Amino acid sequence: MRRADGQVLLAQRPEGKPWAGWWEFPGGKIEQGESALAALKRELQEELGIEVLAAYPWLTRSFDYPERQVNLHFFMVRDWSGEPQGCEGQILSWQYPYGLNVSPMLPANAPILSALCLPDVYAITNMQELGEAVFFERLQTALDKELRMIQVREKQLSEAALRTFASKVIALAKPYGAKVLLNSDVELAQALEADGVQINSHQLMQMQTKPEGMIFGASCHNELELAHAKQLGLDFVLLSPVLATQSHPDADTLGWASFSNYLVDYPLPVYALGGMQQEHLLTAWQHGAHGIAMQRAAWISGND
Ligand SMILES: Nc1nc2c([nH]c(=O)n2[C@@H]2O[C@H](COP(=O)(O)OP(=O)(O)OP(=O)(O)O)[C@@H](O)[C@H]2O)c(=O)[nH]1
Repeated sequence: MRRADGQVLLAQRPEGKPWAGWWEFPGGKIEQGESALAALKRELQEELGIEVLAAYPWLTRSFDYPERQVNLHFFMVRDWSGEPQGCEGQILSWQYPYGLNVSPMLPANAPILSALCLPDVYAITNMQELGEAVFFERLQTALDKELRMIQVREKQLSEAALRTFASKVIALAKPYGAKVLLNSDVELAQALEADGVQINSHQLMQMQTKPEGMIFGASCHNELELAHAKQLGLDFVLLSPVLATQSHPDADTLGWASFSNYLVDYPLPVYALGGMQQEHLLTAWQHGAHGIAMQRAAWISGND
């Protein structure tokens, strides 16, 4: 369950259950013949006394505990009625995913917490179209309005100009705690102490292991690429183009139905990319996305 302020609800497993004392996301086992969503609704009613009003499929991960393998279907519950209570004697706590002050968390949940630290909206720079002065104005406005992840992608720039531009984006973003990822260039990202790198699908397919110490997101367009990103355990992927987009006018679009088919049982957070506007966020969630990524639409001001 996630509140609008970003806090998520955690529960401490009560005495008598395996892993008693460990913290988890409320939920429980799927019964025979039940869908994962129906099980979630039943469990949250039984454990917390709430009625789920809006839950979106999010990530599916399997994990090997010493005693058994579990297949965990995580949903993002964004609306409910009632105030959650520990109906089974469990202690509850609302927590910011990036600053937990309860522990220990169930071992399977570490990647889930990392995924929860990724914001809903991922903006890709568009200095090429806007010009530098307007772009930095818009970036400042967007940061003030809670933009928290930015990809620097300006393929027209020389190496030196890109370095200057990226440094400026990082300097502006840092005080807000906004993450900055550089498109394709691992070395430059390391040199500038960026938060991470957005690798293209070609780099993805060449990569054997995920480098440590930075966020790695990959751009994917098909099942093979998604499978490789999963195998590498990357932090997230962009799946595109979902809708028609000006930047790749000839590319075949996926459409929402096949976008969501690709994400069935997928373990990594996925941003929908291609023709996205702010108002597509809900549709993206409904189709299994973590969030949306936008280039042009991320920088629209009231005057456009
Ligand atoms: N609810 C929940 N279970 C999790 C999480 N992470 C995780 O590894 N699990 C594992 O998923 C399984 C969930 O089963 P459960 O014991 O909570 O199921 P339940 O509420 O139906 O309890 P029961 O044992 O009384 O039938 C456990 O093996 C648990 O360790 C999590 O965040 N939330």
